[in-house]
Amino acid sequence: MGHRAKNKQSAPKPLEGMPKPSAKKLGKRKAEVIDDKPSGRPTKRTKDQQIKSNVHSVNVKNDKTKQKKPKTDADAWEDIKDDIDIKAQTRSLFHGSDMDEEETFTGNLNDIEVDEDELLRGEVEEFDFDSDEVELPPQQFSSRIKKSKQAERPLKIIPNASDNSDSDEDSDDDPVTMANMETKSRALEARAAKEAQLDLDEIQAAAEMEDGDDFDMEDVEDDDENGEADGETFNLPTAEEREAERNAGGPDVHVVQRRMRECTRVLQKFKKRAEKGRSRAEYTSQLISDIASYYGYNEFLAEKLFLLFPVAEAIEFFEANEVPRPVTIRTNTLRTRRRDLAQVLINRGVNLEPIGKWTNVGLQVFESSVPIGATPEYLAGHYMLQAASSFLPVIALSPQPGERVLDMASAPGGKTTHIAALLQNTGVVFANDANKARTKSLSANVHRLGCKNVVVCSYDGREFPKVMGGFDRVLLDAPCSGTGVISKDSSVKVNKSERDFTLLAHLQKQLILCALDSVKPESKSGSYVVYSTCSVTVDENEAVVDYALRKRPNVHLVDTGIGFGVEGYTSYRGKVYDKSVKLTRRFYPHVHNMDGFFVAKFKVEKRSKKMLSGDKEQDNVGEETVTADRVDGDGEKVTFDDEEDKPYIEESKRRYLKSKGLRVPPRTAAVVKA
Ligand SMILES: C[S@@+](CC[C@H](N)C(=O)[O-])C[C@H]1O[C@@H](n2cnc3c(N)ncnc32)[C@H](O)[C@@H]1O
Repeated sequence: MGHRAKNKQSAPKPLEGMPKPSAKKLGKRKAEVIDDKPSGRPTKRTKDQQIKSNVHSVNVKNDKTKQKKPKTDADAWEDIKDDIDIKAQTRSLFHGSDMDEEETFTGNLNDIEVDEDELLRGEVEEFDFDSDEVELPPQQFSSRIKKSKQAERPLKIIPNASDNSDSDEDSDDDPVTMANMETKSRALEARAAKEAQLDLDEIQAAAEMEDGDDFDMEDVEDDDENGEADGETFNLPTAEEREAERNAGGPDVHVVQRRMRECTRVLQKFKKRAEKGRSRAEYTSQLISDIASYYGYNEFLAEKLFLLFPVAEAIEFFEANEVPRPVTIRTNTLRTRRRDLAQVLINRGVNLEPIGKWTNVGLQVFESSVPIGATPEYLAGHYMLQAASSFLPVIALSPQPGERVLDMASAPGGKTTHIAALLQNTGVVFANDANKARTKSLSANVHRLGCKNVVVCSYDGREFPKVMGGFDRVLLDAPCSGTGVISKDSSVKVNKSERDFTLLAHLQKQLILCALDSVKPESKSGSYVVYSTCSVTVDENEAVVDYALRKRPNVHLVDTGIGFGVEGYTSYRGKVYDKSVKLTRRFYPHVHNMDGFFVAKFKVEKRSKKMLSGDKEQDNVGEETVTADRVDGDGEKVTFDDEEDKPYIEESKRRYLKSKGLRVPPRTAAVVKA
């Protein structure tokens, strides 16, 4: 069995209220673009169209004719709480960029020393950040979008046989006249749309076929196969042919498309469809290389992302990264109610609807005749422009009024302000970010949204809990590679190397231990830590979570409470993670029509003797907890070794004393050694 089959996840469950956007739908979107006909609701919008109606767009005319009222679905509004405190007064406004964007890691990765000892001692290193790195308003953001081959390709990813055949009906040979020009052009558009649809149907069908299959499909019955899906023979290029192709400046886009289709087809039923004498690795290598060139990735990242999914699903993932995600806003319940906000925005010419049943504050904006980032309501802090995926970690954190919360990496404050709203301006949120420049937009957002319970600070997260500890809940929305937000920032496609992932994972591991140590295990209402990233790689997600579970025997994973999402990997490419890691959740652009995201929720317990012997108290009724049978990366059960833990306990006591301003004893030899 191939290693990819081993790691294949079960089919993602359809999301209630947010149906899985199939490849078919993505195809439809394409078709609509070609068609350019006004439809009831624009489900597909190009990046340019979307950006036009997005934040800070000053050139959008107030064209009331554009206004499209959404059909009012009474049910969709039922989940709005009527008893929310409304504070509609407009406060003094802060100017500047306040877009909530997932910030991928911007520090100097060379500053992270990969030193396991250092990690455990938790000594904080100086960390350089590019002080100019502030979140960009969308116009600037769009200018960063790198054009891939996708931009110049025909409007379909994998063409079918009809692409190369001369169809009678298109009568391409007829001369183009003024009289037939429009008809001809419409016919061409319709054909392209139809073909795009057919191709994507094909991928979808392939994906469905693959569900339930082991990927090497040794025992799959094959009825109609002779290795030539479209009547034309496909020969996988040899190493020499590939070399010659490279020397000639790379393959033609149509050649790449055809090869992608053929390699996908072969890899799905390798034994039946592969050319004699050619290995699976050869097909995979060709496909990855073609994906990289077609979508504009470096080969390293193309492979890393490709390996996350079964073949056909991988193509869907790459394709979804070429499509912008929906524009969404989060109602600021400190200032207004969703229903009221929606009404005001509809009156201004914004076409919107509730995002789905899973959130009672989110609205999806389909079209707007006003700049959605510059309306009076926006400036008055009635809403935050925020990707739907960014709601998820805060839903998981579920802060309760009166609590003390740490948002460890918080700028520009999308999640901080959400937390403040859920706390109903009670308790306190310490909003920290190591990048001082970014705390400016964080403060601006905090003020604009009327959050009165937020303290902004700027420390390296690894200084916690030395700076301050004893929190009821901690959110670590970690700096990451941004492989989940490629549709927003395509520079990720080419600027990440293997070393970046190693260093980022190391930083994330350091931060997560500090986050866990900053929580008060005896909190009456909390003792939770949420770890999230806008990345889909396993190194930055499950591997970090598993590491934390191994290093902190007093913590365990609990259900995120989000209600949808794909289970985290419990094994991946030969590595075995704690089986409780399945409680973490992955979110994907091609499955959930959201940015790629990862969320894990930990419960922190007191370190008692009883727990150390594996018999933990079940004081968290109502939550699914998995505590026993922890397995480490080598497949061995992890036992808790008092001797081994001693230095960590001692170090944490030192931190505690220091945080209380008490005299700290010198480190013992055991601690220094650890
Ligand atoms: C994904 S962004 C956070 C987005 C934010 N939570 C929001 O919702 O608006 C990650 C943040 O981590 C910050 N960061 C990077 N390294 C850090 C460190 N060592 N300690 C604290 N923050 C750090 C970056 O400056 C960046 O703002």
